[in-house]
Amino acid sequence: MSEYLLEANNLTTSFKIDGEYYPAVDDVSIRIRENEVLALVGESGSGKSATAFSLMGLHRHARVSGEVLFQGKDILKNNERQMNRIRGGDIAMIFQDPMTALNPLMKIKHQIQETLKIHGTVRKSGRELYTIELLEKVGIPRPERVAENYPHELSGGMRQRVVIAIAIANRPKLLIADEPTTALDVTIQAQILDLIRELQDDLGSGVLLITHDLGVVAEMADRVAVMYAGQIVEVAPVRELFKNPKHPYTRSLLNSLPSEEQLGSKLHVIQGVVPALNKMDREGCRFAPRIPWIPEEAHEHQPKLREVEPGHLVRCTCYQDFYLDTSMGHGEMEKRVEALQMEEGGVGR
Ligand SMILES: Nc1ncnc2c1ncn2[C@@H]1O[C@H](COP(=O)(O)OP(=O)(O)OP(=O)(O)O)[C@@H](O)[C@H]1O
Repeated sequence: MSEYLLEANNLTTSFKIDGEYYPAVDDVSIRIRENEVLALVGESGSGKSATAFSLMGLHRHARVSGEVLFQGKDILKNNERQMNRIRGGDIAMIFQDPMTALNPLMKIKHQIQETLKIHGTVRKSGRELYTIELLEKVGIPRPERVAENYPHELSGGMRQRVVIAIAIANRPKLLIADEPTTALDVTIQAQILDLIRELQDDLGSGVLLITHDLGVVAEMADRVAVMYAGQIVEVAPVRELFKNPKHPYTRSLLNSLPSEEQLGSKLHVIQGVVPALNKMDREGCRFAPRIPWIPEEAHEHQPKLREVEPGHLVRCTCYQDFYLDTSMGHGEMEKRVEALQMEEGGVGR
């Protein structure tokens, strides 16, 4: 038996655009242990959600290849009936917007009881009581009353608590949370994150946490996988990633967080965007166009993820370039780069 709860190997998901297939998830391999939180981070369009949906077998119109071993069994080979048994059962998902996850026409208690019925977790006679217990567990005050409510009668934070109650109802072994707090107020965000962490501890589940928010990563993750343009570019334990980021993309993401000295000054933003699937140059380092000051020879032709320190993997040799000296603090890299650009007569960024 594998030491991993989930092991995705060479997962590739391609979408059809103007009659051709383009990979949004490109040869992605990730592993999650029981009781571990793996954060998948990256900008909008980097392929995080497409990865999550592929793991759950939710891409009907895409071309998906590779394997997704869940408890040692390749679930990509499952038929729809088998997947329906796993979804909401052993693997549960929490989405960004609780309103889309809930049925607006059904009382909260019926939505919870429906998942209990589908997965046969609790007998009919015990479902009413278990529903109230679940609502209590996710911190909903006066659960008896809320059980009788419809989703629109609750606040955003309460709705997300209900979504979490549904997600944990069948004691999932793996929880996939796709930007679970993005739609919520900051104070509520922290409460929801605490709740997910608490429940995860309690259930011993593995968690795939998708976010673009490095603050959330710092608070929640055990390990981090950084995704850019459909590929994983760096993987490391969370402390190591924050202390010793290697890939220029990871460094740019971290540079976009304010440090204490930068408070009140302008924040660094990464110039450019993740290219569209059908406009992407798939040769060489995909981040190269956004760091034009790094000489071409610093990049690999076909960069592969390789382990540079135990548990720390990086794609492409461009991280070794002296411009990205890892002893430099946040912001220093930018100053150095700007100075270089001035010297060289200004390279367009
Ligand atoms: N069903 C689809 N058909 C065609 N292209 C798609 C489809 N779903 C996603 N894409 C494309 O795949 C790429 C990755 O999208 P994805 O939603 O996975 O990114 P993301 O990192 O989750 O971003 P966000 O944080 O904005 O959700 C994007 O270029 C997106 O336009």
